Parts: sequence; C-alpha cells; structure tokens
Amino acid sequence: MAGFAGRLARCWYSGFLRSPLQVPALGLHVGGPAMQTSQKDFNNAVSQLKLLKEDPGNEVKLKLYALYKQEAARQNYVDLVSKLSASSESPSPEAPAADRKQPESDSLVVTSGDGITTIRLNRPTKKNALTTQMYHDIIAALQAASKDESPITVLTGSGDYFCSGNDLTNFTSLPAGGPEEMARSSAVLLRDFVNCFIDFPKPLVAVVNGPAVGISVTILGLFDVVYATDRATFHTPFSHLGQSPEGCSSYTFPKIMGSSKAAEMLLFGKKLTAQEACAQGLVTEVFPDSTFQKEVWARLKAYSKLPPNAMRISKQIIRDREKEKLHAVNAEESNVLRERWLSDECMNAIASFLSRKSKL
Ligand SMILES: CCCCCC/C=C/C(=O)SCCNC(=O)CCNC(=O)[C@H](O)C(C)(C)COP(=O)(O)OP(=O)(O)OC[C@H]1O[C@@H](n2cnc3c(N)ncnc32)[C@H](O)[C@@H]1OP(=O)(O)O
Repeated sequence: MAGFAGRLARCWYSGFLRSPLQVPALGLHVGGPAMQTSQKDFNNAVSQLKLLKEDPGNEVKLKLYALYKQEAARQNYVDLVSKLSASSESPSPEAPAADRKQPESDSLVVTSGDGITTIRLNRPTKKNALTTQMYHDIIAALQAASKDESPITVLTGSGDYFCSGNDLTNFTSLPAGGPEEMARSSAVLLRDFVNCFIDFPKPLVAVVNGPAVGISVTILGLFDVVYATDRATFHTPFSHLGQSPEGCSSYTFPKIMGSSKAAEMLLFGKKLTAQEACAQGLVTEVFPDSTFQKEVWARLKAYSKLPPNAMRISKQIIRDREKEKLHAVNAEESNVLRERWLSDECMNAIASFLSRKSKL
C-alpha cells in the first residue's frame, strides 16, 4: 500500500510542478485578506518549490496537492457564478425544473421541457469524465426524474464526447483510511449508482453524442433505448486498466450480443464503432452526425406524448423479472472491483495515465 501511496504522490507532485500555470486565477477575486495572495506570489512559491534540494516527503506533497485543489475549486466557484450570471441574461428554452434540487456542481446540468428530463454530463474539457461529485449528482438527478412530470428521461453529454468513463483522478483523493477505504467507499458509490439505473421506472434513453468509454458504455445495457451519432465509439478497456466489468455488463452484454462478442469487448477491450454496436444490439439506431441532434430530439419529443402510464407499465413488465438478478450482479461486480482497485495492475495503470504516460 505504501508503494501505491508513494506512486500516486509522485504523480501528483510531478503534475503539480509540471503545470503550475494551469492553476487558474487562484481565486484572487474572492474572500478576505487570507485570499489576497497575488499570482506573482504564487508563481514565486512554485519556483521555490522546484528549487528544493530535498524531496519534502509525501505528507507535505499531499498538503500541496490539497491546496492546489482548493485553488481549483475556488476558480470553479467563480466560473459557476459567471455562468449563472450569463444564463440569467439569456434564458434557455429548456428551463431547469423549478421544483428540482439542482446538482451540486456545474459538471451536470438537469433540464426539463417538451416532456423530457435531460441529464447532461457537462465537463467537455475533460471529455465528461465522471468525478465522484458527478456520480452523487447523477444519483440525485435520477431519483428526482423518477418522480417528476416528464414521461421520458435522457442521459447525454456536452461537447465532442459522450463520456470518457470514471475520472481517473478520483483515485488520487485518498481518505484518512488510505487506499482500502478509498476502494471500499468507491465500491459502495458504484453499487448505489448502478442500482439507480436498474430501478429507474420510466423510459430511459441514452443520446450518445460522441465516443463512450468504461462505465458510460457498460450502463447502456440498462437503458431502454440508445441512440448514437455515427461518430460514437464504444470502448471498455478494463483489462488495460487492471479492472473488471461493472454496470451489470458481465450479465447484460453476453445477453445482448452473445458471449464471444461480449468477451472481445470486456476482456480484450475491443473498441466498437457505432455501426458495430448497433449490429450487436447495444445501440438502437445510429444517425449521421450532421443530423443527429435534430432527428433524435424530434423523435423523442414525439415519443414523450405517448401515454406515460402505459410506457411505465410496459417497462415494468419488460424489466421487472430481471431486477433481482441485476442487483445481485451489481453487488458482485462492485465487490470484485473493490479488490481490483487495490491490485498492482490497476494502480500501475492509473499512475501511468496520471503521469501522462498512457492514453487509450
Ligand atoms: C465510484 C467509482 C466508480 C468507478 C467505476 C469504474 C469505472 C471504470 C471506467 O470507467 S474505466 C475507463 C476510464 N477511462 C479512461 O481510462 C479514459 C482515459 N482517457 C483517455 O484515454 C483519453 O483522455 C481519451 C482517449 C478519453 C481522450 O483522448 P484525447 O482526445 O486525446 O483527449 P485528452 O486525453 O487530451 O483529454 C482531455 C482532458 O481530459 C482528461 N481526461 C479525459 N478522460 C479522463 C478520465 N477518464 N479521467 C481523468 N481525466 C480524463 C485528460 O487527462 C485531458 O486533461 P488535461 O487537458 O490534460 O488536463
């Protein structure tokens, strides 16, 4: 375990030193005297840090990393406030539902209109990678959507990606209990997250606006309908990451596409094109990218006018007999992953991505 903490600390430290100027405006515009450090002071501190002759040790590096994160959080606060000001100047046609508690972070945007509740992953500069906060926000959004007025619920992404899967930096926020506690709490969160998709009572549609990776692919087996742009790809590189399948894909994928096609994806990480995913039953229909948004939303608007109770009841008949099995699969997959996250194979893969040595 010490090895892992050391490896990650090295990644954080080197990342911190490599990109000090990526730390945005450092929250200089908010707060009292304690926050009045100038950009120049900060740059000086970074330069001094680089000149240290001795490694300051993991504890100090962790403190530095935590401070770095606080500054980034402050900038997120400023960005969010300016976004709120901008959006109050130009109201969008799809309003956030007034009775809905909005997500904690602006990385998820929930809107309702035309009989559709849309949950949008909104972190395009990070390819919509899922942070821990986003998992919590998606759980809350699905719980609210299950009770709201919209007959249909949609998950989609902003920008060129649908989602690049779990944010691999989630694993760097080590809690006091160390890697074991991190693995335990992540497994609980994963199980709760996937359970929300298993139990979702209304038609659930994925509008896959670009490439999808990892958990954003595996959960598609729990959706009722999956529409994809022809630019989308579907990639589950679990073996490359020293991990194992989740999202009930160890059960749904063999059922959907047959065991050998599922194995090629889940064991060997074969990336499917949208057309291949459609041929194998994971995707309902593929649209040309140029007309994707127009065609898909027009179709969903028409479907949302169908009688909502009939759609709910039909979904119940189709899905309910599988629910118990899916919950058991989800629990098992989450437990296996908990172990995997502590393995050398997984730790090395994550450290390698964080130190920018590897990409899919
Ligand atoms: C509660 C826990 C539940 C966990 C469940 C288990 C889930 C498992 C999975 O989802 S496994 C899949 C994990 N995902 C990945 O391994 C993808 C990693 N990303 C990449 O390989 C590439 O970024 C890419 C192929 C998705 C896109 O490549 P490219 O088009 O060249 O863009 P960039 O790499 O420059 O990406 C832009 C920016 O985004 C950051 N980023 C992208 N994806 C992730 C990610 N998954 N985690 C963290 N960060 C990500 C990337 O680092 C760049 O950041 P930068 O601009 O350099 O700061």
